[in-house]
Amino acid sequence: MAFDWSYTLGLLWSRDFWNASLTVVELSVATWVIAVVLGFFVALADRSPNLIVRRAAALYVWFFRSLPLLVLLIFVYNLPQAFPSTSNLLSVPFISGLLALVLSETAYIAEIHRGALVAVGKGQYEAGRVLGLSTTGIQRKIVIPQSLRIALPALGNEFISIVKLTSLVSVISLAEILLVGQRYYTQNFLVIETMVAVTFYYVLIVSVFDFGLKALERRLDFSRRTAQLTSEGADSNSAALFQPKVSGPVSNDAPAVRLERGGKAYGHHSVFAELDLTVKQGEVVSIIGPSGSGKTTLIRSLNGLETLDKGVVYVDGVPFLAGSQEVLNVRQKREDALRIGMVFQNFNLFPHKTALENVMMGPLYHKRGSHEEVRKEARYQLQQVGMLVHENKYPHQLSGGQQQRVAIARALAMHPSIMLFDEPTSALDPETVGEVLRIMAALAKSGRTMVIVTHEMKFAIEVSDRIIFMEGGKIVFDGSPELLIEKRKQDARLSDFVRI
Ligand SMILES: Nc1ncnc2c1ncn2[C@@H]1O[C@H](COP(=O)(O)OP(=O)(O)OP(=O)(O)O)[C@@H](O)[C@H]1O
Repeated sequence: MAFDWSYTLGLLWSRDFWNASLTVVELSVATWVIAVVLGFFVALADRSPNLIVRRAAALYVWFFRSLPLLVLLIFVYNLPQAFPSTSNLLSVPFISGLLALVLSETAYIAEIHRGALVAVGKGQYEAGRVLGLSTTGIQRKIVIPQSLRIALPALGNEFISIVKLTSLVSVISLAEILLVGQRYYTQNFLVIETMVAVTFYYVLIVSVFDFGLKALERRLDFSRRTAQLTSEGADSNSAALFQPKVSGPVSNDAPAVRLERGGKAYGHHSVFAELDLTVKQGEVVSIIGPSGSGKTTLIRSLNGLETLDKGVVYVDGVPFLAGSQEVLNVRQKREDALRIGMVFQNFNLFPHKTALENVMMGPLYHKRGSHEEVRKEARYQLQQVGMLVHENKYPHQLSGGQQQRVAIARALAMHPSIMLFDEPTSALDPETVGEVLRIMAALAKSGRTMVIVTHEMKFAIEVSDRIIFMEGGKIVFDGSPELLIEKRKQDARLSDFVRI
């Protein structure tokens, strides 16, 4: 029997098929959108600190990924037999089909989101925290935009799977494309001709959405974005003329930051115990010492990125953080945290934001002025670190040294009274170390309170008022650079370590 082309071509204009295609599109889009949103919450639940929430999320994913969709569809559609009150809703095939698809797809999509959330590094959360963003602020401004971009190719792929899975909904009599086709060929037995038309409609839907999703992917892919250099001239001059409202020196005589009897252990490994550290207003203190001596843990304990087990941190004389075993009831307010700026070893710039947007993020979030005021000040800060010319570039378009300079501007834009630097040049190429150290030296000269963990011995000696040498979680030297140079002549350990 010859293939009946005119019949197949006729089906391409069939009202039944176009209506069925519309049903497939509606069902697929509704399933995808709902499952993308619910799946995100399941993925967040999977990372919750609460064990019960974590277990519940894992159970959901395990159960609905194990259950065949066909079984779920028949189960949901027939649920009214056991629960008659659901019959109004679930006897509508579109609604039962949507419910079954959402239950199943949420489990798969949660796994996609989980992978994307893991891919957004811990440093991004920490950068958000030191800018004083709330947990939801961090999710909204930093994590979701990045994880969506990472997840989008897989989410797009899942949409295509959903379109194809809708054909299973024919078992509960939803007039989707396959069911319409079946109705045709059971009357005329032109199975192949009808299935060619069915194929056409599925391929058409998938192709149109695939094209749209790819375009969206390209739009969200900040690594493809290009940037233009700011032209030197009037534009840069306006940044130079800008005068920031710098928070004045703190009027009390209290130390800028003080740690009292600090203790921190990871499991059974004690990093430091009963440690005291005081940094005066305007003082520049460098912390040096061998690898593993606890320098990073100490500096991160000062702003709460590491939770102390014991001890109290005072900022400007006011209790700011208390160790988890401390009886003292200190409630940390996010505003207090803003008095401490931090620069990380790995910069932790937000990759989906330009240099300028990175600097504007904190002040805009905290409503430190109108958008224009915040922008002006951000440009001023970028100019101070010699990065105004690169204001429109994304982090991936900048060298390590340039990224670190933007990170310094980002911290300064919050007007902190103390700046913490955690090995700010360790991740840099030797050629770019100098440009960051020069900016830091200028900051030190301007009277800013700074605590710097560093391996740059020459720099530490040149810019610091005090140098602390840590070993095995203990402060074994605390004094001026001159005293350190003097002492190392008699102390073999110091002379081993302090080589200028
Ligand atoms: N998250 C963690 N879990 C378990 N142990 C940790 C953790 N972070 C640090 N440590 C341990 O705590 C000790 C101090 O680490 P820390 O990073 O503070 O040292 P450091 O002096 O800054 O070293 P480096 O100069 O190499 O950065 C090390 O023994 C390290 O292995």
